[in-house]
Parts: sequence; structure tokens; C-alpha cells
Amino acid sequence: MSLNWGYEAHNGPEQWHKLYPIAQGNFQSPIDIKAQDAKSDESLKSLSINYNPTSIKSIVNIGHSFHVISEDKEDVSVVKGGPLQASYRLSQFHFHWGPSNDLGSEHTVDGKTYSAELHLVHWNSEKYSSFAEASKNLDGCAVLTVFLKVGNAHPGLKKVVDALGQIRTKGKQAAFTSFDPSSLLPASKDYWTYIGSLTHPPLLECVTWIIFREPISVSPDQLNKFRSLLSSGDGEKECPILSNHRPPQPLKGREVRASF
Ligand SMILES: NS(=O)(=O)c1cccc(NC(=O)NCCNCc2ccc(Br)cc2O)c1
Ligand SMILES: [Zn+2]
Repeated sequence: MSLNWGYEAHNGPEQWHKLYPIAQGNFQSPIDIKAQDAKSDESLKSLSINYNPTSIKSIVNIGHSFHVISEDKEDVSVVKGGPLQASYRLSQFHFHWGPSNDLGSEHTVDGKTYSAELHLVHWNSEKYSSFAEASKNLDGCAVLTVFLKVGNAHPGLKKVVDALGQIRTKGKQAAFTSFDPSSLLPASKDYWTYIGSLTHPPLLECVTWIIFREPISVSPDQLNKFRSLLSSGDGEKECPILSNHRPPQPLKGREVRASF
């Protein structure tokens, strides 16, 4: 496998275990959620999400995706309650997508794939001082996840998609402010939750996954704008980011709970 990992045959998910043995661990993500096997737990209804648009600062092309960065030096945008025993601070959000609209999500529901998947990444700021430190612990991170179902354009996505023209090539960064990540959440807050990992290297098993049952919509044009991002740098041969989703991993006996 070439020095760093990616999503192609020579450096993709089937090769990652060679440099990152944890890829074959017992708490890997994503998974296929079998809705009928999920255990309802009323206590999960206490999930509390408080995002402040002032924490959103920039948008950056990281080569295999783009991240919208949240200032995480203090508790401004946080999530707590539900399966979480502490308050978790928003660090960034990003998406996963595929080469066509019939696949692209990482998690699946009874084998159903969505066109894309939003990850809002948080870390436990009560116990740890950074994402890097938190990611070394089972209770370190929490990722809120929203499925994107192809259909009408999503108004909340418009500002994100319109900013991609400024970060076309790898390493480019642009200011991106006063954006409310709550605008990307579905109306229903019903969700599944389970313990898993980061879905690409370093694949650390540090994530409480919170996956909303209701998808938000995304238009084919908005998805094509994701795919127009380049993994190549300025002046290099253009290489669009057509796919950056890991397939579902073995559940290995883990329990999936439902808030509904
Ligand atoms: N698909 S995932 O499971 O959510 C997943 C899989 C693997 C790694 C991660 N990493 C994080 O989320 N890291 C959160 C802190 N990063 C901060 C930051 C600094 C600089 C730049 Br440039 C970008 C940037 O994000 C997430
Ligand atoms: Zn992700």
C-alpha cells in the first residue's frame, strides 16, 4: 500500500489493516443497522444538541474529503445526554459519498444504502483536552450522523455546497462562518446508537455513534458538486473525489439501541 491510505483498490478499505491492524478489531465502524434487532431504550430520549453558529470558522479540502471546522477551544457547540455520560464539543463536520447516487453512505439500514452521510464529530471536553487525546479513549468521541437521501436540494446544504468552489484542490482552505449545523439535522430526533470506531485511519475505537433514523434530502446537483472536489493539488493532474465511504464492518456481538 502506498505511504498513505485512500479509497482506491491499491490503498482502500481492504488494504488498511496492513498499516492499521485495528481495522480488523471488534469495535469497527460503520455497521449495517438491523432495525428489528435494535433495543428500545427510553432513557436515550434525553439527547441535547446545542450548536452556536459563531463556532463555525472555516472549510478545508483534506484530499479525501472536506471538513467544516468548528472552533473547539471552549464549549460553544456541544451535545450531551442520550447515551453520553459527559458533554462533547463539536470539532468538525464532513460528508461521505460515492460515485453514483445509489450508494455513498457508510452506515446502512437493513442493507439499504443512502447517497451520502453527514458526520458531526465531537470529543469529550469534560475528560480530555483535545480530539487527539480523546480519540485514544473508548469514551473519547461522539459522532452524530445524518443520512442524505437523493431528491430535492437541501436548503441547509446550499451554503456548504456553494463554498466548495473556493477549496477545489487538496489543502485549500476558506473562511466559512455563521453557519448553523442544526440546519442539517432532520425534523425527527429518533436515533440508533452503538459503540464503534473512526471510519478511516487511524480507525481508533473511540466513538459513540448516534445515527438519526430520518434522512435529509440532497439533490443530484449537490452530490455532483461534492464529486467535483479534487484530491489533487493545485497544478497537478485533476483527480476528483468520487468515493470516500468504508463498507459496513462485522458487528462482533455489539448491541445497537434505539431512542424510539
Ligand atoms: N469519518 S469519522 O469517523 O468521523 C473520522 C475518521 C477519522 C478521523 C476523524 N478525525 C476527526 O474527526 N478529527 C477531528 C479533529 N480534526 C480537526 C482538524 C484539524 C485540521 C484539519 Br485540516 C481538519 C480537521 O478536521 C474522523
Ligand atoms: Zn466521517
